[in-house]
Amino acid sequence: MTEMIRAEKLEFQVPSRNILSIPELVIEKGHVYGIMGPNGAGKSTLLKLLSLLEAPTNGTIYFHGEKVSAQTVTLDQRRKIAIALQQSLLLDSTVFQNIAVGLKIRKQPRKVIKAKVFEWMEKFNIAHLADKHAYKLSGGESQRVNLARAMILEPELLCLDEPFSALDFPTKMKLVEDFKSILTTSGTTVLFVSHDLLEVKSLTNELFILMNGELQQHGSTEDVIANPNASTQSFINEWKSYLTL
Ligand SMILES: Nc1ncnc2c1ncn2[C@@H]1O[C@H](COP(=O)(O)OP(=O)(O)OP(=O)(O)O)[C@@H](O)[C@H]1O
Repeated sequence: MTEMIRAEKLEFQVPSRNILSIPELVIEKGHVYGIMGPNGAGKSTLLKLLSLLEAPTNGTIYFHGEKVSAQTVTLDQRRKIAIALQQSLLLDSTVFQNIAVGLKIRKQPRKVIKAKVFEWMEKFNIAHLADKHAYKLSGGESQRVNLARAMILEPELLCLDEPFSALDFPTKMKLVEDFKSILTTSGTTVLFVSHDLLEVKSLTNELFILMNGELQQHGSTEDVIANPNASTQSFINEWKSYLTL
């Protein structure tokens, strides 16, 4: 397996306390990683550090073996990482224009942009919405546009912070299933922060459990769910008590 990201002695502190402390963490190319843990565990902070949006207080991050930081990241490295958040933050424009914007910034030819936008709208089942104004979309449609807008840039790493949390259950699970099949063909490496073990189980093949800013367990998603350790069992078993997993 190819190592994409390596973080060593990663720490994030604020004046009054330690938010995150992770001795070592490796992200391998092509894997889909879930990041779960209780509220305030440090999941979003970890995602911001690994996506190079924010610099750690201490520690080093390597991207393809090269030392990187939020301050020194090059445009070329930045373009390999895409981020999608819970709020889709779409532009005041049509679905087509929202999905096209990243390629326009990269000065792709108009013909290429049109073909690629239609290709990605088809993949996310939103081609019929091409001319619809983004502000008139449902929550599920908005998240499809949000994900298509990120995926069209063909990032090596896609960082997702609870992108499905505002969706009703059937809408969410349909999008998770569609997105899963897209990821199977794209081979994109994904970091997926979530509060929902069911969507994590559906989408990811590796799982990190973070508690109080520390990584308490990492393994295949199936194995972590089946065999939580002493630190994670209360968190995982609470989920299991509500779901048949
Ligand atoms: N820049 C900051 N300054 C002060 N405190 C911060 C900062 N960033 C994060 N925190 C605190 O660090 C802790 C971890 O926050 P983070 O958002 O990473 O947790 P999380 O696991 O994503 O939480 P949630 O599940 O509630 O979204 C929280 O207590 C938060 O208030």
